[in-house]
Amino acid sequence: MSSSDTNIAASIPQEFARPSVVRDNDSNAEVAIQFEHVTKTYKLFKSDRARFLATFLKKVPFKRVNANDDLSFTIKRGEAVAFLGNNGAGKSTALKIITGVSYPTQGRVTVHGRVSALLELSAGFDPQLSGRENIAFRGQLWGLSNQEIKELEPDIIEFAELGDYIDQPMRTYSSGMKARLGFAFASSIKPDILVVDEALSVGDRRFSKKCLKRVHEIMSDSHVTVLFVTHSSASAKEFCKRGIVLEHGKDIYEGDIKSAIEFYEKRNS
Ligand SMILES: Nc1ncnc2c1ncn2[C@@H]1O[C@H](COP(=O)(O)OP(=O)(O)OP(=O)(O)O)[C@@H](O)[C@H]1O
Repeated sequence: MSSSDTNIAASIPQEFARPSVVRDNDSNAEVAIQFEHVTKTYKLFKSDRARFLATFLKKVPFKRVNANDDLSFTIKRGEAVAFLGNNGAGKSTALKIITGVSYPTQGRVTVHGRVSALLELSAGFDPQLSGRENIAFRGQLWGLSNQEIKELEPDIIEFAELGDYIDQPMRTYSSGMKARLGFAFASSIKPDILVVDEALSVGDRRFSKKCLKRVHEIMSDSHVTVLFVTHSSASAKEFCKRGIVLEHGKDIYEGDIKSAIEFYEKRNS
């Protein structure tokens, strides 16, 4: 164990030193998301070659970056919470852990309910399959029945506005078209937890506006738990009741949205 590992381990209770993620589809649980002493550490190597060598050799030097650092918070079912923080504060890292794209290095994460993420929308499609086939494939991965997929398909196709391309292999799609299908799917499946990065831009200006409108519709449903990452105080105030301010991977403030924004703006003035 390096000295920096020892420092992290010494600062958190021993029971959280081993990472664990608990995930289920319980949409009635009072708590939707809980982070307990979560640390996510990335290793920075001098080059890709050094990273590769490190898989065989122990002595290859690297630096550590704690993107989330002993981070703890609880989000209750139906809450709409904004994550505020400057570039590099650790917002996306926390969201990726919640969506299951990334894993904590230490600490415990609990997620109750099905998560849909409006992030990295073009990822995960099979380029050889058509848009329609990819909808079915993604629906199955999400645990939807064939009947549920059948019912959702027309809405997804209509929203994505892909015309005849819906039956063409996705390798023929532009990046905007892939993102449009990704957004249409992620926003149609009625999640328990919706994770939104407002900076997300999908397609052209007109389509982006249409997406934002749909996000706002979902966010106004009081049963959906929403995690919203934004640099805009106005949007945060409009849609969220509570704010969590992150800095250098740590939770430095939690409170009602008005006070969280005031804290964040003062910190940056
Ligand atoms: N895959 C990675 N490898 C190495 N470092 C990473 C990786 N992903 C994130 N980081 C680092 O972790 C820190 C937190 O990044 P993160 O993307 O979570 O910040 P953020 O608050 O979402 O920033 P932004 O507002 O710019 O999107 C940054 O220092 C970033 O450089």
